[in-house]
Amino acid sequence: MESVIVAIDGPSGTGKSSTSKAVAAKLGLSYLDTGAQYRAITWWMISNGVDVHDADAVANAAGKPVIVSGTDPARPTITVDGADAAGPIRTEEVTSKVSAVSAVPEVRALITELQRTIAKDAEHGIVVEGRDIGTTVLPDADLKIFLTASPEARAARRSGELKGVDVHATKEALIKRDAADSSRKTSPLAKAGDAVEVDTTELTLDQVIECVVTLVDEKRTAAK
Ligand SMILES: Nc1ncnc2c1ncn2[C@@H]1O[C@H](COP(=O)(O)OP(=O)(O)O)[C@@H](O)[C@H]1O
Ligand SMILES: Nc1ccn([C@H]2C[C@H](O)[C@@H](COP(=O)(O)OP(=O)(O)O)O2)c(=O)n1
Repeated sequence: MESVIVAIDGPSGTGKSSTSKAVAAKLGLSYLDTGAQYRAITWWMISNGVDVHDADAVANAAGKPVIVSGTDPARPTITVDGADAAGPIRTEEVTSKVSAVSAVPEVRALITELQRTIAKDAEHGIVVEGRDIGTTVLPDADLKIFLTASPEARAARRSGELKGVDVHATKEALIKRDAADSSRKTSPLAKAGDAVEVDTTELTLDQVIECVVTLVDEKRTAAK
């Protein structure tokens, strides 16, 4: 297998970003954080006064921002209309509004197209992480992983990142966002039938990375 495409999906705080970046770096692959793209379009909507709960308004504006993702796992970047968006897309406001924007079918169609182009252009292959990569964006991926973890573990990891934030409030917000992402009509968060499920609750990050690297190696050996 010359180049390899790995899809990593799962709810928030299961370790998708950390695992995907490390696996891509170890194997010399590109890396794409699709959540960052949905956050970027959400940030643009907020900055341009579009009501994120007005699906028609969001759909009409969806084609306006130019979103560019840098796919080096050692230094992933994201810009919107040329401006660095890495900081502003992580605010509480964007986090609370991203599920509404990413549920709009026109938004998903545009971002999905962008993701497929990036994956196709990745010379040595790519690790793409998100919610619908194995089911919708790249259904022919060489390897599909679905990460899970208990809500308690996920909330503890997230509140560890956002210093001083209450674990209980973080857990409630995570559960609410997962429910919205899993119940939307257009390509909801879901495990693909042929994905390998890895429960990371009791695993260290290094163990999860090792597990995914081993699965990629097995696929490559089988394809020889
Ligand atoms: N297996 C793990 N054990 C402990 N902490 C982890 C594990 N995987 C990820 N983390 C930590 O949890 C936080 C959220 O991980 P992240 O990769 O951003 O998750 P996701 O992309 O699924 O939301 C990060 O601070 C990361 O270092
Ligand atoms: N492939 C994807 C990736 C993310 N999304 C949406 C749904 C998620 O709540 C948001 C943000 O995703 P992101 O991976 O940044 O979220 P967390 O790192 O888990 O906080 O984007 C999506 O609809 N489809």
